[in-house]
Amino acid sequence: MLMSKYTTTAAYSIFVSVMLYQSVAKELLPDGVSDGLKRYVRRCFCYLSSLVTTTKLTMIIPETDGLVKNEIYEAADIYLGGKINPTTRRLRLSKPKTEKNCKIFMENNEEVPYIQEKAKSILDARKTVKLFTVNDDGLYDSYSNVWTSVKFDHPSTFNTLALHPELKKVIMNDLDGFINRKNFYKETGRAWKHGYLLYGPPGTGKSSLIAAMANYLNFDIYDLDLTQLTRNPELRTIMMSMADNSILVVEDIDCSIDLADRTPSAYKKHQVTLSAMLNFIDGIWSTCGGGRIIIFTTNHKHKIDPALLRPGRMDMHLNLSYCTPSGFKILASNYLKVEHHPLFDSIENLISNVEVTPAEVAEKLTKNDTTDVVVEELLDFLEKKKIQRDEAKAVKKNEGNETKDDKEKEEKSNKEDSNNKDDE
Ligand SMILES: Nc1ncnc2c1ncn2[C@@H]1O[C@H](COP(=O)(O)OP(=O)(O)OP(=O)(O)O)[C@@H](O)[C@H]1O
Repeated sequence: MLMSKYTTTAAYSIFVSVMLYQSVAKELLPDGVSDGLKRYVRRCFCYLSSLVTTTKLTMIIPETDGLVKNEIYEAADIYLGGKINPTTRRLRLSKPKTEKNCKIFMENNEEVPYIQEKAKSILDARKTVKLFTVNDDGLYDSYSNVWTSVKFDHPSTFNTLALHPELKKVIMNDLDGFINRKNFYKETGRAWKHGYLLYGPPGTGKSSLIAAMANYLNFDIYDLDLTQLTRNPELRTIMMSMADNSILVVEDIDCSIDLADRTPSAYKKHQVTLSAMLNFIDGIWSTCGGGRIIIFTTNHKHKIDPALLRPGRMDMHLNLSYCTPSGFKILASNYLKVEHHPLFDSIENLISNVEVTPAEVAEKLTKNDTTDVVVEELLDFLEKKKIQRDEAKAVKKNEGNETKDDKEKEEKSNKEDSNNKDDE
């Protein structure tokens, strides 16, 4: 049995060549057969045997099975990557009658499920979260080339997120529940997928939360910019070529797709439709084995197509909002490494009264290395914000009063007009 591994530019398959050995039973011929005939039959067996022993069977483990990824290929690639060297020569292929599937044994009786488990533990041990983006050229190439990745080094975790502790707990429990219910999804015939809609003003931590989720689950992120795509089939290719245990992120969904227009138009440059996206999520992903999470983000929830907000579509809607006093404490602890400061009370009081994003606070906290300087500058910044807010309120009130005055004047003049008419 011979094994070799061939690499091509786009993809490679692992070829396992198996030499089939066949022994010829010498004493199969019944008594009573003439010695001449016995000799002839034995000669035939010997001839056939010599043919068979030189026959090679090539077993190909393709990279994809039709349109979906072949798990055995991936597992074998990972596992054998560390095992196969020029001295590796033997694999054994067998399928006992009682078994449904055939088994591949390494020389020391290691079989496919073992390879898959081993591959998973090798991957887990060396896993670094990766960030994938669409490779424009790869869209028209093979499935393995659609995404291109870099190491994802975002430091955000649930500890560093300026979010209410209760909300963090809810999100983490939800993620755990999703991961632990693999069998439930299988038994109920549902796609093992989960959806989140994150909404809130810019700088409130939507991307940071996605990074925290990826780091928490050790899932890769697939960042999809829908404006890159022109046709629904591209979207299908993209979604099919994602790996299991991953997060698909579509940011600013209200800007990247013509959500109201669900039918592609021949005149439009971008013809990716929301209905196609939703169908692919429900359809294609139900044929995939692994846990898939999809996250949509928007700064304007009210602009989102109701189809996306329908119950059962996105499992959780999470509102990321302005900084709170407890959020500030987390940021101060992360950036300044301090829990207390004489100015913290004033800062927290102001934070409760003005709209300031965690991004703005974080930016102020990283401006200087000296805690006192940073804290004073933040306080100053918040006081200015409060003054601006009060001024804006006053202007609004005046505008409201003016409108009210104008209305009253108009009503008065209308009344006078009608009185005059009556007099006439
Ligand atoms: N809730 C938060 N907790 C911790 N850091 C935050 C939070 N929100 C914002 N930040 C800080 O502000 C930066 C920008 O925030 P982020 O990109 O997560 O906001 P966003 O809501 O995704 O913004 P946009 O809508 O503009 O994409 C982050 O890198 C982080 O440093």
